[in-house]
Amino acid sequence: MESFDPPFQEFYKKLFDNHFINQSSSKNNRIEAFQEAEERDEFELPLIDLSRLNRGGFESEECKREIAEASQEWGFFQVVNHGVSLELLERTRHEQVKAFKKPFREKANGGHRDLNFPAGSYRWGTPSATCLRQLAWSEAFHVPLTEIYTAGGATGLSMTTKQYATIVSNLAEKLAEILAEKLGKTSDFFKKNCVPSMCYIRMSRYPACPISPQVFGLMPHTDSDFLTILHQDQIGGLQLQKNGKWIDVHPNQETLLVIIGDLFQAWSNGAYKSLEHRVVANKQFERFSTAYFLCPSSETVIESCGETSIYRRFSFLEFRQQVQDDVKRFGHKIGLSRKNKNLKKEMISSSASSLSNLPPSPTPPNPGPPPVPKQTAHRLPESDHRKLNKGSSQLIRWSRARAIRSGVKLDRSAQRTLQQNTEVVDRRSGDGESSNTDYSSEEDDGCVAEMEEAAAAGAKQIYMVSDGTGWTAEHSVNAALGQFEHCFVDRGCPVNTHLFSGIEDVEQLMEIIKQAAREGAMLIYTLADENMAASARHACKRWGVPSTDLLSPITEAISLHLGVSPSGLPRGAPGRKFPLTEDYFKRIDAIEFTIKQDDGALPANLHKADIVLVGVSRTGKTPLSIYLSQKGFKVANVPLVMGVALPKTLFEIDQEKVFALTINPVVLQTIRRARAKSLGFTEQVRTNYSEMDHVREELDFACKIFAQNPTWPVIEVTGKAIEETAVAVLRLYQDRKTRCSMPRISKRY
Ligand SMILES: O=C(O)CCC(=O)C(=O)O
Ligand SMILES: [Fe+2]
Repeated sequence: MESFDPPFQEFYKKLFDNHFINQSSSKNNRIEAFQEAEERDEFELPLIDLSRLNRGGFESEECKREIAEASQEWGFFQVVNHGVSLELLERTRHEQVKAFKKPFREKANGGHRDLNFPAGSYRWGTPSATCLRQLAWSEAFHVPLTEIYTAGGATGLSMTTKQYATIVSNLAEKLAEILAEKLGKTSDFFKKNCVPSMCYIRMSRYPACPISPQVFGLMPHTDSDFLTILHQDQIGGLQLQKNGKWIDVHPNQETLLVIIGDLFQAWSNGAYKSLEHRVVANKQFERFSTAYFLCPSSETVIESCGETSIYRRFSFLEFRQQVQDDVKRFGHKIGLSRKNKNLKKEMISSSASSLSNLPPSPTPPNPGPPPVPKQTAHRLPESDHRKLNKGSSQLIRWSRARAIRSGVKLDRSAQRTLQQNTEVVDRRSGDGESSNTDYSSEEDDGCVAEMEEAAAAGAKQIYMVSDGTGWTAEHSVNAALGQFEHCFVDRGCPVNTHLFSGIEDVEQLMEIIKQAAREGAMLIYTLADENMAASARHACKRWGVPSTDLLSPITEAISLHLGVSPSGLPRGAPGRKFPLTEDYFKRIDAIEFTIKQDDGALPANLHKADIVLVGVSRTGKTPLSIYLSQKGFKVANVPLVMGVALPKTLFEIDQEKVFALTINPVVLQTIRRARAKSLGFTEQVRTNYSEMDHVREELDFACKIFAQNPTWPVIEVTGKAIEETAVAVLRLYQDRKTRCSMPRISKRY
């Protein structure tokens, strides 16, 4: 297939592969496409001339009546003389087309310079899609009114969008007031509750799609707002469902479309209809549309009027969360047809078409208010669950850990209960169709959903990818993160790191980068294989993932210096096995030796040690020994205890191997107190061990011994990490070995 912008087939390659494999063995898609063509009907939507509203009296009342009637009967109508001039409509469209013409990378990398769109306003495809039918073949800028109003720039997109948004937002409020008035409700409800930070404009582009209608421009959905005002270009493709049939909404450049959303349906107690609609992508031509969504603040309570309200009261926040949960759990929005007592006890199916068997609503479930945290419900199809590659299972493991770290509760039992409830409810709703809740791998599914929640918890994600152990990436990232401790968790900038090690094939790599794109993560990689590194580089660029290649620059520089090409083999690769194996066994020997020699054991063996550490209790001798042993050094440690003679062998061995450790008495006392408490020492022992006089006495004793042995360097461990003390020890060790005057740690390769 040719390449598209945005890169649908690359990013959703698996969905395409699965689809076309399945398609060759089934006729379903052709049949479906045929049925859709058959079922479509020609209707003329109500067309309402709004100029009559200004004329007052009978004409105005008549106009209001038509608006209410169309909302009841259709939930969808067209308006003319709406206040937006044809010239402004054309100008806005022209600027919008220009914005979408920007390279994908520029759009994906956050916002758009001309309009100062905030990062995250650009959306494309459907990250939660598990099959082609759930993939939206479209891209969009999703911008809250507040951003539009405050955007700088007096020309181009910024200016026209501001002008357009100002007029349609007034129009939306006015229409809502009329609809409220016709219900006998207070009409200032919208002025009070619909805030500019929640209302937003969504500019969409539907690229030509050669495999339409196998993939939708936008899946069937209802809008989750009060009402939507839409302007579509001349291409067509918008359809609405009426009486179980899909109807084409013919384009008309001069009209605006008004679409009643779920909130109005609930608020009007079912009087006004929130109709399902979708966009069928055109095979040859791209299509553009601009939608304005009238949304209330999160805490606004939607309460039906009337004596017997069909819906229980709920806040917009609750509704959005339920929609997001449903998309996550079922792959699609359930909306008002949900009867789940957990949230909407009485939300009944308001139309013949329950949404329970439909593909998901677009991303975000339309319309998700602008600041909705990115909650992409990425659910792998069953077949993919079975095929989870290393990268994917790591993703899941990490997501679990991350969810915990981010404070997201892993309440699987609750999830199960909710799922069961919903299933029962769906069956009772009597649509008789499967609700697509076939979770063959609920464990995994839950995890992926949690991962999204964790991402939404606001932490920044850093992915580390390696075709080896990942040690280098992990340590480099840790070192760099050390520079940002001042802004971490408690200071509003939490960071989660995730290591994917042993990533050896491109497919795994692509999966991870896609996930990084979905999560807005950055990628740091050490890929010895040049091709893998290049693939990572390209994919990150393509999908707007910020990335750093740790290994290539340094490998290239060394290669240039040595005049030799790198092998391209990751650590542990078969071609590198021999030298590694030797190194490995050396390390194992060292570790074994060090463990046996801990805490003064086997003094007869001291001569076999590379390094001997001497110090009082709790100066970190054991962890330092183990750390050094992992680097291949045989280490013995000897405790200094008052009244206990040091082993004779300590003074017989090469004295340049001995290193003394010392620590600040106050710090030592604190460590010892904690230690004594955790070990449950008696008061008497505790006092001896950790009281200041005793601590000082012991350190003086150590000092004297150190003074008597001036060859032993005394290393201060106070406030040092094990790694730092190790560096100090190794530097001296190596310098002594090589008699070098430059302080350095040398290793021969
Ligand atoms: O682009 C269109 O025609 C429809 C857009 C839409 O339904 C939506 O964004 O919710
Ligand atoms: Fe919509």
